[in-house]
Amino acid sequence: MPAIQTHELSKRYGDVTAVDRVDLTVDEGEIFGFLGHNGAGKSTVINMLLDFARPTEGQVEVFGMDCREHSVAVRERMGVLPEGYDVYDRLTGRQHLQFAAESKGVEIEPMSIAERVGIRDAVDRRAGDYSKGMAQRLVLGMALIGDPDLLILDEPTSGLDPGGARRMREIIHEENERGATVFFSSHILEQIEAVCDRVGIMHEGRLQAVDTIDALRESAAGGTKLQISVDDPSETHLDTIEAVDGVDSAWIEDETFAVTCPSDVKMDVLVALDAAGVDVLDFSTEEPSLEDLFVEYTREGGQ
Ligand SMILES: Nc1ncnc2c1ncn2[C@@H]1O[C@H](COP(=O)(O)OP(=O)(O)OP(=O)(O)O)[C@@H](O)[C@H]1O
Repeated sequence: MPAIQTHELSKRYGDVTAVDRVDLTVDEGEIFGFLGHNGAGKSTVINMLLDFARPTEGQVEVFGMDCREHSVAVRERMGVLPEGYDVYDRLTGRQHLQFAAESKGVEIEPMSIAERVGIRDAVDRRAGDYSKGMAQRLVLGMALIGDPDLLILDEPTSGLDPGGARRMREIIHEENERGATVFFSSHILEQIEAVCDRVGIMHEGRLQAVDTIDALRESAAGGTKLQISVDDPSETHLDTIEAVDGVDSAWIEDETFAVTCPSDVKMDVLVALDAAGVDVLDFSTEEPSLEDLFVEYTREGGQ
């Protein structure tokens, strides 16, 4: 059973379509990255998962339960780090953790959670005096209480220093190894690439692409860029390259052939040049970065 499933999920605020007919499936046990520019609709999808916002159309289910009809049962299986969560200024970190444990009906050892998220020394200070990053760590600690089956993290690294962001990634892996499904949104590409099994790219309310990063690389137009050094690159041999099945484009650049094509077509290009009697002196390949993919999938009109 999927951990999260949406069907034709839409949310409109007046004239603004925040989420537009999104079909998304997140499998149990995966770490899923939800990527998109500011305003792409990520938080709105998350708010519908949490039943903070009501879908205008479509359905959203968590572990097979409708998020509206079974909101309490759904919340019991979730740990949530919402975007921009405000801590209670006058309560200490420890009191926050205890409060979260009580509302989940579980016993906890606050110190061990504080230690895990890196606020051990501050656990008895008022959360109102915490820095932004410390507050973020505290809210993460609250989300981990009760070993949730699904962790929803909305921009979890915002406000964290590099050490905090690294610890966040470690915790995501630890939780996933324990069996939790992790769904987290970010516009920080490196964060997503470092931890996710699959990513979904949101753009202007639409889910533009869902796949592993490797598969997105394969399917993005222009996939791999191949650079081939030959003695004398000629237009005739450019035609030879362009005639290879799967080649997107080819041109002459700095006395080399530059070719964009899916990864599995690279060898065919080299073989075709060889068959045409061209001496290949050297070649190199360049894979698109996650950033290139992101630009590709979120440019005007999308894919
Ligand atoms: N309560 C609301 N009322 C009106 N418009 C809203 C509301 N919530 C979101 N929107 C609009 O819906 C669109 C999607 O916003 P959303 O917060 O889901 O984006 P996001 O991808 O989470 O962005 P960010 O990365 O900035 O958090 C935006 O145009 C936003 O202005």
